[in-house]
Amino acid sequence: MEDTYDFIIVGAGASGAVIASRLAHTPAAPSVLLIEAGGSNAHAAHQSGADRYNAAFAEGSPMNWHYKTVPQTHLAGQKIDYSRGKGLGGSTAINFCGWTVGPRDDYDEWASVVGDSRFTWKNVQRVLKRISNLDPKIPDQRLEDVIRAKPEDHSTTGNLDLTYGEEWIPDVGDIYTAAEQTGHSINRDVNDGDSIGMGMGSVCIAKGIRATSASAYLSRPPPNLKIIVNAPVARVLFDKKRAYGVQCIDGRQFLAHKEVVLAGGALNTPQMLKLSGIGPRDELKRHGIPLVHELPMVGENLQDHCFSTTGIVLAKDPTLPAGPASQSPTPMGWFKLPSVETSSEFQQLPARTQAHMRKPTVPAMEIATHSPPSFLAYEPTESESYLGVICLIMNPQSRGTVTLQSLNPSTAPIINPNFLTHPFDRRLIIDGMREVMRIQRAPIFASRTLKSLGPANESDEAIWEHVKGNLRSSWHMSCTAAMSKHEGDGVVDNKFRVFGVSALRVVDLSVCPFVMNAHTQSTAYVLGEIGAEVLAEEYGLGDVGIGGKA
Ligand SMILES: Cc1cc2nc3c(=O)[nH]c(=O)nc-3n(C[C@H](O)[C@H](O)[C@H](O)COP(=O)(O)OP(=O)(O)OC[C@H]3O[C@@H](n4cnc5c(N)ncnc54)[C@H](O)[C@@H]3O)c2cc1C
Repeated sequence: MEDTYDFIIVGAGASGAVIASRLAHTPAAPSVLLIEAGGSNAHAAHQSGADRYNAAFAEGSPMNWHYKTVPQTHLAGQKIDYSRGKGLGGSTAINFCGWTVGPRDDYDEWASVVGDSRFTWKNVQRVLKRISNLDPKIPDQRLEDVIRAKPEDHSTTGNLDLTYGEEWIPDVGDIYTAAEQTGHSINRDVNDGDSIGMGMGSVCIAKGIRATSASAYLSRPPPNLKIIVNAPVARVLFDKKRAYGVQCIDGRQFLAHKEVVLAGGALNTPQMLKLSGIGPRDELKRHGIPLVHELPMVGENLQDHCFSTTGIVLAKDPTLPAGPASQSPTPMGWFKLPSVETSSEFQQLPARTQAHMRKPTVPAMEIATHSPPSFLAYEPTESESYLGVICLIMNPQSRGTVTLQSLNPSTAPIINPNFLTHPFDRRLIIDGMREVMRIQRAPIFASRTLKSLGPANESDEAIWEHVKGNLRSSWHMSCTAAMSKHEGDGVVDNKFRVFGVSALRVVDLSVCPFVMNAHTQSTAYVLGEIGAEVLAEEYGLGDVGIGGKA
């Protein structure tokens, strides 16, 4: 029958595009349907310069689900932007193209939590080599001692083009001097499994073109991979507890002989699971959804990296040329914060969490520099330059939720990240912002600083006053269908199988047991690759990753 496939993958984002392509390219060549709610995003690849910051947010853009959180009442009632990419490439078609890999200790902890060596850093490093194609050249030779990726830790044969950009902001080196002047180490390669120190991630932009999961994995699909766009899935179809297909909002049904794989991302996947009858009993009952299997953790455990901003206004150096401010990758640093580890808020965390945070590669905070002045509602004059720095908290302990607003699959879910509701997170952002302010006072900036923007002073109270009205999401939402050993505290097992039903998996950032301490797209690609290996092994499809390069 025409509309029956071996595998159906729902969602063509970072994870979905990868798993669909890898399965279709296996020697067994199963029939694969990749079904995407949004359009083909044919023009997304060209949005690499300033566009890469703007495309996502244009009102009514068909590339964005335009989600917002519920008002965060404890944060001056802010409704925080919770954008998600829509269309081929998913959020990789609208994200900021930053490529960071995360700490090796995070992956080893994940492997230990779920009892599976597939998630160890050693295995993830192998998989990353299949994903990435890194050109390690840097455009500013003056910084060769600061940024230098080691070839042995990277690959030049993977699908996704990565570079360090073509042009850098002229004064980009100052932040490395400031970091050293304030006692931080320089990390030449933050993507080798140890990100601690001041460094720079690469970007998925090559020759001015954005690389998305669609451009890297779907540009030349084999005949056994069918891609359907503009087809939002409403629910999974079940025969008792076995998934046998999906139904779109327009009523079309597509059937799967083998498996249905949800890859709708950390907001839409829990929504789809609930609309399909898998989730907390009471919530489903409230909406009149027949229960297929009770799983209380669907839509719970939402984790994300929030950030606040501080800035300094500097006297412009007239000798510097104008820079390509929004094309360049931005410096990033991951730091440990000794003040946090001795705080009472840290001491009250579970022993395992404390032990994890003490591991050598696990940071407490991240900074990313050269954020736009609009983050502090400032417009520099002709004679001023501006250095904005964002402070992201790592290992967040606040937990949010994704719940149903309505039975209608076209209605956005209710999203509440509960940012900074945990006392540890408040300690972290206050101490982190204080550290950023200290870096901004480094001698290299001090003589040129005209004024400081952000918190009025460095007291806890002043920093909190600023943060609670100036908080954003870095769109790293994860963990809403978490992987675990036991059904009681998760949604999928280590093979991505949804507990309690058969022939249904989730392969996207929903399954992270905790949000990785890095920008998240690399983890989503890794999950697509590992998910494909798991299915290929179970169904005897042969090797994954040969011949799949788009
Ligand atoms: C504005 C923004 C900036 C970001 N910047 C960075 C960055 O610089 N670096 C970084 O590492 N990460 C960044 N991220 C995060 C990163 O892009 C995501 O973590 C990653 O793409 C998540 O992958 P995913 O596969 O889980 O979900 P997604 O990539 O979001 O893919 C989900 C896909 O499923 C589709 N879908 C959803 N529901 C349905 C349905 N019912 N039927 C059919 N299809 C459906 C969606 O349309 C989408 O295509 C950013 C994200 C955003 C939004």
